[in-house]
Amino acid sequence: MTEILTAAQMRAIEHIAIESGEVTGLELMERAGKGVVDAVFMQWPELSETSRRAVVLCGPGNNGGDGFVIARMLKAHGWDVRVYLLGDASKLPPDATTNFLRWQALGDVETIGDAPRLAGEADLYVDALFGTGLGRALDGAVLDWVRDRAAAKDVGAKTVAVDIPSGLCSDSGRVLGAGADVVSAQLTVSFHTAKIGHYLNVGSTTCGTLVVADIGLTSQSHDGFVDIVEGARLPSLSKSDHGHKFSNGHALVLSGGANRTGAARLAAGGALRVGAGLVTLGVPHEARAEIAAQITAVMMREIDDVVALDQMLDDPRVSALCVGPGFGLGSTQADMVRAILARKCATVLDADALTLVAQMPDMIERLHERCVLTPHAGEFARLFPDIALALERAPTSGPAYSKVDATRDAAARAGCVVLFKGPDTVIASPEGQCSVNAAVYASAAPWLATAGSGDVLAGFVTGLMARGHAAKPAAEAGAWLHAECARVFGPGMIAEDIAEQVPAVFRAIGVR
Ligand SMILES: NC(=O)C1=CN([C@@H]2O[C@H](COP(=O)(O)OP(=O)(O)OC[C@H]3O[C@@H](n4cnc5c(N)ncnc54)[C@H](OP(=O)(O)O)[C@@H]3O)[C@@H](O)[C@H]2O)[C@@H](O)CC1
Ligand SMILES: [K+]
Repeated sequence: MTEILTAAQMRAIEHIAIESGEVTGLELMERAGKGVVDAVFMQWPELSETSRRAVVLCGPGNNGGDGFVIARMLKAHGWDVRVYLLGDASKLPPDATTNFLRWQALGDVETIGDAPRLAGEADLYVDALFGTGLGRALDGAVLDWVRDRAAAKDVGAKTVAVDIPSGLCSDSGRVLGAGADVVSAQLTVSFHTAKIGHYLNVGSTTCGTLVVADIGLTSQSHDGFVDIVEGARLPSLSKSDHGHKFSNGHALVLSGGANRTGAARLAAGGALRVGAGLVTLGVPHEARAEIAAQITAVMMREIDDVVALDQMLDDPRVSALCVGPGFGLGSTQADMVRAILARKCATVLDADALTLVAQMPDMIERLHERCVLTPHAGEFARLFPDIALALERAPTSGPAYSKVDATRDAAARAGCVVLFKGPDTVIASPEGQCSVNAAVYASAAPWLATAGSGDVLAGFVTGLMARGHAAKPAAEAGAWLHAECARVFGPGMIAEDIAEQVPAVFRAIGVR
């Protein structure tokens, strides 16, 4: 998996490289500027063909320093470049000062209030105002510029953001301040590795295309780093050539009563598709006929109460459970959730099971490390109201509290894996290990926003746990497969289609 970093982690990596004598800050800044110019010409080849007009906005820190490098390099390409500085040049940090002076030998530096902002005034706007050092909401002349640019609604002029669009918090992907004022870029060029904020919240809708430029820093993996889930790096999902159905696990999915069995059937289908050897739907008596008419490879067993459930769970071959989709919120259902948690087996709790846990204070203490909770934002707020509140409160200073922070805090409190759904799905273990399954940028899967989609995801994770995968890798693989199936199917997809795509997606990543 590829790591994505907070601002502090990025600064630490830079610091270690500079302290070791491997590279100087000035060299890194030069490489960063070159990375941006190269990416601009790659993204818009027409801009490299003739000389053009660029407006470069430089902030008071090293992001501004990158801006001066970019201005110099575009000028060397024969461009007409105008540079605008926010603040006092005498207060720039050392490397930015060096590049400010290098630029001054080539051209003027004007104040930000005078910066052009309309389409006809430049071919390329370079946002080098703030990067990983953004500490508060935009204000003053910068805010005016950002608002004027947004109001212009033009497509003629292109905007490239250096490292991250100004106004966006690089740790959380949230816009600082009560408003939504942030530079809207068509291209964002970050350095060494992407930052967490590129993927969370509005990060991906603000950045345009995201390019990561190599600036020659060596990776230094750390336990606390957040990973991006990638299909090519999932644990092996192939079946053994010598296995039989029981060696691939037996998943039990509990269904609700008559007329609300669809969700559990979707989950059961998902569990079977991802390779569980057997999948059984646990069904109340009243729903037997309805379910029997709808299933083939999925099996069925009548489970009306805790006694019948316990009998089923006495079979040691049942290797994972899914409870919640369409399950119901009555006292029998609550007793069954309690009985399941007492067994300490691999369990996915989704939908109604999450509501039951939220309603009963003793339940959260019964969760254990083999559980996966799969809340969407509403369910998350019911389970962890104080954490959700911290995440909703408009951030006034950076780095802001992020969905990564919230999911880690929730997993630590619950003592189990939490998969917090969304286009920016975050998965965290109680020990703080964390990854993001980002269905954004080229992996966007907007058709996942459809009824029953979450039930299929719960089934995927259950099926993978039934096969013996631990809670966190199962949650990660399930989330990735879910989004990838939807991406491959594309527009028009409904929940029933998701699991149907599993064979194609498996083939594409070499599963056999
Ligand atoms: N790390 C690396 O390896 C590399 C990093 N590189 C580059 O450095 C960038 C990070 O530089 P950075 O740390 O100087 O922070 P940056 O984003 O320029 O801003 C800090 C300044 O802004 C100010 N300020 C903050 N918010 C404000 C607001 N709302 N309104 C007004 N002012 C505000 C803040 O003031 P203060 O809060 O301290 O008063 C401070 O003066 C990084 O994004 C990348 O582009 C590359 O060169 C290559 C290698
Ligand atoms: K920027």
